[in-house]
Amino acid sequence: MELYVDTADLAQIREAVSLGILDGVTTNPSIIAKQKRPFKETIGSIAELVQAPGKVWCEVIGTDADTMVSEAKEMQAWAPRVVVKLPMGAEGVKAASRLSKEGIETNMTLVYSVPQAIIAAKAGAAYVSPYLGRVDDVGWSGEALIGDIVQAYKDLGMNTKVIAASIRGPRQVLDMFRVGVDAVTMAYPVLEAMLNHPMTEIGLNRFLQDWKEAGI
Ligand SMILES: O=P(O)(O)OC[C@H]1O[C@](O)(CO)[C@@H](O)[C@@H]1O
Repeated sequence: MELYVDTADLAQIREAVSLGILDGVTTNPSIIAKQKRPFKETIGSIAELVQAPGKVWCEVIGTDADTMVSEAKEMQAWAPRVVVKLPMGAEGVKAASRLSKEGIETNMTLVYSVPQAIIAAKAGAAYVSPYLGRVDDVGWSGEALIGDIVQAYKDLGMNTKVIAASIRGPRQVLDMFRVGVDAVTMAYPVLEAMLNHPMTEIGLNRFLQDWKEAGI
């Protein structure tokens, strides 16, 4: 089970990495844009914080396959263990096919259907990212979609890993493991919410209080 934090905020990444449970950091153009720093520099700073064998996910901006392939190769040189994210669609699929033949690991993102997930796997994508929260936002079931993708890969013997993206809360993380995803990525507050429970806090406070009162 792989667990990623979905942010380019260095303070959050530092904190998440210090837990020692992280498999890497995922980003997308919206997340990078929030940092208001050059793309390459931001990825370099993230990569410095992510310990081996952790991955750094970096999405192309180009809209045609040739540009995507050259961006992907450039990004690979920015830092070690960069996984290139490509948008679903004909151009992204062409780029994934070419890159996977050259042994470059890719993640097909913006996946919203089982047929798209099958095409991505056929193109040799190492991962697909279906968007749980955004599917739920428009009144469909993200959980059903992702469960169907996992099942289709099993039925067809496809090795592409499913990383559930756009996760909004800890409960959804559990739903995702129940349907059998390989990986989840979540914003830092969701990771924090997974760590905490009010009963843990109450219990710890009581232990400390009892210890203090005993005066031993
Ligand atoms: O719906 P949200 O919370 O913006 O999440 C979008 C998701 O898209 C991704 O780009 C998919 O990999 C992740 O970075 C993120 O989990």
